[in-house]
Amino acid sequence: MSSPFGSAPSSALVAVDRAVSELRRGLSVAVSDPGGNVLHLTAAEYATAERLAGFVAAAGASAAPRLLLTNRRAATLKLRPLVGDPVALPLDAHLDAATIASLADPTADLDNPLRGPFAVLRRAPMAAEFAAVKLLKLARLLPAALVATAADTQGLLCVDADAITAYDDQAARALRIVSDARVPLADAEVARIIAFRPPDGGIEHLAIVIGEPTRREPVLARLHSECFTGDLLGSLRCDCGEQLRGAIRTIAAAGGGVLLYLAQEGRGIGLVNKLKAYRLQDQGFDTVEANERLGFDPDERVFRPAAEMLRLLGFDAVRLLTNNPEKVSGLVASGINVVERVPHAFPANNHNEFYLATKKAKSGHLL
Ligand SMILES: Nc1nc2c(ncn2[C@@H]2O[C@H](COP(=O)(O)OP(=O)(O)OP(=O)(O)O)[C@@H](O)[C@H]2O)c(=O)[nH]1
Ligand SMILES: [Zn+2]
Repeated sequence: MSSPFGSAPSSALVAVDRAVSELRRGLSVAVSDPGGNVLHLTAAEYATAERLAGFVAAAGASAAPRLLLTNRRAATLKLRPLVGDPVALPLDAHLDAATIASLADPTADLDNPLRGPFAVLRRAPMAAEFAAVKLLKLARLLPAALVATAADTQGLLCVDADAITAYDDQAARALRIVSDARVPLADAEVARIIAFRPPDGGIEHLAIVIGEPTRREPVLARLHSECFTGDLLGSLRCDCGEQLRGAIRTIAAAGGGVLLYLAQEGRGIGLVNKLKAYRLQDQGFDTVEANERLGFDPDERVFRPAAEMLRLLGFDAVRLLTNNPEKVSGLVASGINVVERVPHAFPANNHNEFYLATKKAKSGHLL
């Protein structure tokens, strides 16, 4: 790929980011794997009769169109056999567009119980099928994919399955500091905000450096995953707003440190999907079950970007403000020395009591 600035350093990242934009628009892309499989792919949640007919026609005869669902979603639907993740449901007369959209989006499951039986293909998934679902997750869409074997990919953006599976690591490794400004905060007057971006314009993260922490000792650090509802609106469904402001106050009182503000809304599923998870929680499911019913893992975050950001700031050892052992192990696995875990809990309210209890019971939170 050439440009006036020379060849792009990370064309694999660029291809994945472009494919993400296409899928979010309800368009199709092609995914190819090293085994020679080439798939047409589009997001199942956008299925309408017209789009489905267009997708099947574009893929051509002998394309074996199918719906891919994660094992998490398939388990909720009691689909068998689970021969690998994802599972594939051949598009037959049972699977009209409305059924496909409801299989993708469980928020109406209770109002509109799905009537099977749905057939499942008895074969292990292809690498391209696995990558197709991962690409939808990167697009912050529901992880349900309409795919068909592609004879002709003309006019479609093509992306390698390997580039999709390697995306999280590559994007983390590519992060660079692109901006740095002094921003006095109400609770920490000496503060800077430092912005990180991969050179291809992928997902940006921020660091808030409070005071002037030395690099000679482990730094007091907090990894905070973005939460629009808690951080900005003061939602009482979670503890994020209090944890955010509490971390700034604690770090300032300790004389300095760093808060990483990570673009991982909804534990990595995105804001729209988090709102769907909230609907499921209002139907009686807990925060972990809600993610699983949507087809996601309970926590989709990776902490490699945080580790790279700390390194770029010159910190390789931290005292980590968290109750979540996965954050500790995630940083350690990415080469950061976590010398201490500093508890970071706040009193519960009527609305988040069950959420906090679930994190303790199911996600190993040390509260
Ligand atoms: N999917 C989902 N995400 C949620 C829910 N409630 C809060 N979140 C997200 O959870 C993330 C906040 O988690 P954190 O406080 O960083 O981390 P933690 O795993 O609780 O660990 P701590 O460091 O102990 O706070 C934010 O991205 C929120 O948007 C929920 O019910 N469902
Ligand atoms: Zn929150």
